Amino acid sequence: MPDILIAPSILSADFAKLGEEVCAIDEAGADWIHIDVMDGHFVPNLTIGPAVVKALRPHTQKPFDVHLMISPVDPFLDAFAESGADIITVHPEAGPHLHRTIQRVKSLGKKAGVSLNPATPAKALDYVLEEIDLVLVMSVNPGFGGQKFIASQLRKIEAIASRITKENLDVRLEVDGGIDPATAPQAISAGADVLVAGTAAFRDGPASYAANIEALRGHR
Ligand SMILES: O=C(CO)[C@@H](O)[C@H](O)COP(=O)(O)O
Ligand SMILES: [Fe+2]
Repeated sequence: MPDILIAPSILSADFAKLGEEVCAIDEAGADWIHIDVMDGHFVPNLTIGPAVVKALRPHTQKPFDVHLMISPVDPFLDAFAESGADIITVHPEAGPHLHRTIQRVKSLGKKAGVSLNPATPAKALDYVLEEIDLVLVMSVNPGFGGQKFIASQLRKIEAIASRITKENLDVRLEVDGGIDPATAPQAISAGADVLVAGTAAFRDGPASYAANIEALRGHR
């Protein structure tokens, strides 16, 4: 089984101190930094653009796991690649040609991810799973932190994990939304190997970040 990676979502960080927050969560043991990009159109919230990603880049060497919740997504791939993203994840509904979008991300030298909304079936990965580096299963409807974990997504994680194993693919399986020390073990048992956590990672301020991350790994 691969190591479990923890990807804190800076959506739950203090936006007035974003650089310091990224340093603090890095030092606390984050494996990746998850950056939620929202456009007020694909999802009902507005967050971060490429200028902010670029400004944060010097604050850590950890991979930037950029979750694009924007539509159309294609016009912004180059800007996020140039801003310092390492992994660029898109939703199948965010453009007309998912395979072309993935090819573009890879041609920019970045790892490509595909994210499935709670109502999007695993079948949406047909014909692209072997092309990508990451599947992101949304365990809440995208748009906001602090929502309740949708347990039906565990079945989807199981189905995708068994497909990855059966096809012997080098694909990470990430879960995002409502992950805390109670839901993390369920997601891991189902086959997730990257856990995104906003609320649970950033709770109680910087002095608690290391313990928060260890609790997600199941070490507390
Ligand atoms: O993509 C999203 C929300 O759309 C997530 O990455 C959230 O930021 C996770 O927040 P918590 O549910 O962990 O508070
Ligand atoms: Fe996310």
